[in-house]
Amino acid sequence: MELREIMTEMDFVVTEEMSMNKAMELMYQKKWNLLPVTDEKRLPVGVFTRSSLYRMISDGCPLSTSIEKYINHHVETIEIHTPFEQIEKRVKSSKVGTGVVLNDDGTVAGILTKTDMVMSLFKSVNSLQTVKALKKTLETTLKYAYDGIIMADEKERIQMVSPPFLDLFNLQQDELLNKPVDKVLPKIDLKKVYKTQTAEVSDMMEINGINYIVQRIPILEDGKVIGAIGKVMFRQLNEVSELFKKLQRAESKASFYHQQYNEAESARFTWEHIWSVNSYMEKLKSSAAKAAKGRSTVLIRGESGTGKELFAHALHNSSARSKGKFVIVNCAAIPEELLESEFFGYEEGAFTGARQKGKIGKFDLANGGTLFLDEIGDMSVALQAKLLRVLQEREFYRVGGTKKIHVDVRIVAATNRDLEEMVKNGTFREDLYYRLNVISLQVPPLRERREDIPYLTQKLTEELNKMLGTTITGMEKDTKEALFHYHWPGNVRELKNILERAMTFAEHGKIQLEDLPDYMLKAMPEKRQDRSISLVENAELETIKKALSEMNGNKAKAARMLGISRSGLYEKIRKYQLQ
Ligand SMILES: Nc1ncnc2c1ncn2[C@@H]1O[C@H](COP(=O)(O)OP(=O)(O)OP(=O)(O)O)[C@@H](O)[C@H]1O
Repeated sequence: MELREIMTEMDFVVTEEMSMNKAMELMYQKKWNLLPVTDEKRLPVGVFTRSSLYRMISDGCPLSTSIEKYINHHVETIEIHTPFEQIEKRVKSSKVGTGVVLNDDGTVAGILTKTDMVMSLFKSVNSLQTVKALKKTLETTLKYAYDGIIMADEKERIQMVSPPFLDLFNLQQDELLNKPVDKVLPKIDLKKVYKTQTAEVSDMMEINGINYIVQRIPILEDGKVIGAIGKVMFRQLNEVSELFKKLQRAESKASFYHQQYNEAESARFTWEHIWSVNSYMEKLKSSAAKAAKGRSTVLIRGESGTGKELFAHALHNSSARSKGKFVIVNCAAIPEELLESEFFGYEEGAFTGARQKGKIGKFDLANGGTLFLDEIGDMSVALQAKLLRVLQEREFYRVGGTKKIHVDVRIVAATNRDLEEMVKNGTFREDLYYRLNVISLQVPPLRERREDIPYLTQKLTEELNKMLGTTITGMEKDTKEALFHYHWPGNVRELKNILERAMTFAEHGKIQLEDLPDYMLKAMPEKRQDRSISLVENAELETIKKALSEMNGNKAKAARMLGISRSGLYEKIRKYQLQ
C-alpha cells in the first residue's frame, strides 16, 4: 500500500503570516488538529496545533493576530515513499498523533494521523483470519488513535476497543470484549451495518457534555459482512467547532449584552443545581427548601465560593414568589454614596446634574419577588439603619421623594463575615442582625465535605465540556488525589476555576497533574507511606477530628455538626481508634 493512499492530502497553504482567525477556520473546516506551516516554497517550518490555538486564546490575542509566535518548530515528518512496514513501526512508537508527509523534494504533501493508519489497516483486511492476525498491531496503534474505535466480528461480538472509546463512555475493556455489541452498546447501533452492508454516519449525540458522531463501517468479504467498525469522532467535533463558534460569539458585543439582559433579574438555579453527596448539605438543602415556603428573612452564611448565591437562587425559585423578580445587590461592590439610590431609587431632579428622569430602586424592582443582599456585612452603619427601617415598616421614601412607597419584598442575605464579632465591635447593628438572622443557613467549606470533591469534579467537568467545547473524559489518578487533598480556600468557585483552566490546557483526553496550577502542586502533601486507609477514609477521619476539636470533644454536638447519628459517630471513633 502506498502512503499517498492513506494520508490526507493538503490542498491549501498555511504560512507564518496567517491570522489566528483563518487558521481556526481551516481547522474547523478540515477537521484537522494540526496545520503544517510552510514557507513560500512549501517547505515545512513548523506546525500550528490545537494547543497553539488555545495558547493564543488564553493570551487574549485578537483574531487578526498572526500565528507566527505560536508555531511549534518541532515537526514529525515521514517521506512519501517510506515502505508501509516502516510507517507502521513509526506510528506505533511515535508519541504524536499526526505526522507531516513530505514529497521527494521536501515539500509538504499532507498529513498522516494515527486514525488514518488504523483505517488503512482495516482496508487491507480481507479475511477474518487476517483480522485476528492484525489484532496485535492494531491494538498498539489503537492505543494512540485520537478517535474512539470499536470493532466487532461476524457474530457481532466486540473484538477490540480503543482507550479513547473507553474513556468517553466510562467503561472498562472487560465490560465490552466478546459481548454482543447491540446489547452492551445499543446507542452505537453497529448492528445496522450487518444488515445494510453500507457505511453511514449517525446524527449528533451527546454524553457527559461531549458531542459525538458515530461512523459505522462494515467489513465485507465476498459480499458478506465479516465484521464492523464503529468510529466515534468527538475530539475534533467539540474542540474545534465549539471553540470556533465561541470565539465568533465573543467577538459580537451584541450577543454579550443580550445575554446580560437575559440573566438579569431572574433566578436561574434550583436545588438540583446544588451538587453534593454530603449528608449535611442534603439536610441543609431540605431545610432551606422548607424555609423557602415561608416569608421569613433568610441569612446564608459561609466562606466565599461555597455556593451561597446558588442557595439564594434556589430559595427564590422554590418559593411562592418564584414568578416575581429575583434581584441581586452586591453590597460590597456598589460605592457607598450610590448604595442608597441603588436601594431606594430617586425622584426626578433629586440631585443637581442627576439624570432628568427618576430611577427605580432595587426594592421597587423586587416588589412581589426576592431581594438578595449579597455581602451584607460590608454595608455601612448608616445604610444599615435605613435598611432596618424598610425591613420593619416595609415602606420607604425615594431619594429626594416625599411619597411613601409600600413594598412586598422577601429578603435573603448572605455574608462570609463574622457578624457576631462585628456586632461586638460596633460595625454591624445588633437590631439589624436579629432582623436578618431569623433563619440562618451555614454552608460548610469544601474541605469539610471532601466527598463532594470527586462528585463536583465530575459534574463540573460535564458542565464545562459543554461550555468550553472540550472533550475531557476524566483525570489521572494522581490528579484526582491532588484535588482531593488540597485545602480549597476558595471552595467550589476555586475548584471550578482550576478545572476550567486545566481543561483548556489539557493536551490529552484526561486532565493530568501538569495541567494543575503550580501553587496547588506546591501545596500537595508528601505521599503517605501508610496506604492502609483509603483517601475517602482519610478525609472522613480528618473531618471527624476537626468536628470533635471544634466541639471541644462533645460527641453529641460533633455528630450533629457532621450530620450523622451519635451511634454512627461512636462507630467511626472505634474504627479509627480515636480517643
Ligand atoms: N454545590 C454546588 N454545586 C454546583 N456548583 C456550585 C456549588 N457550589 C458552588 N458552585 C459554583 O461555584 C461558584 C461560586 O458559587 P457562589 O457564587 O454561589 O458562592 P458564594 O458563596 O455566593 O461566593 P461569594 O461569597 O464569594 O459571593 C459558582 O459558579 C457556583 O455555580
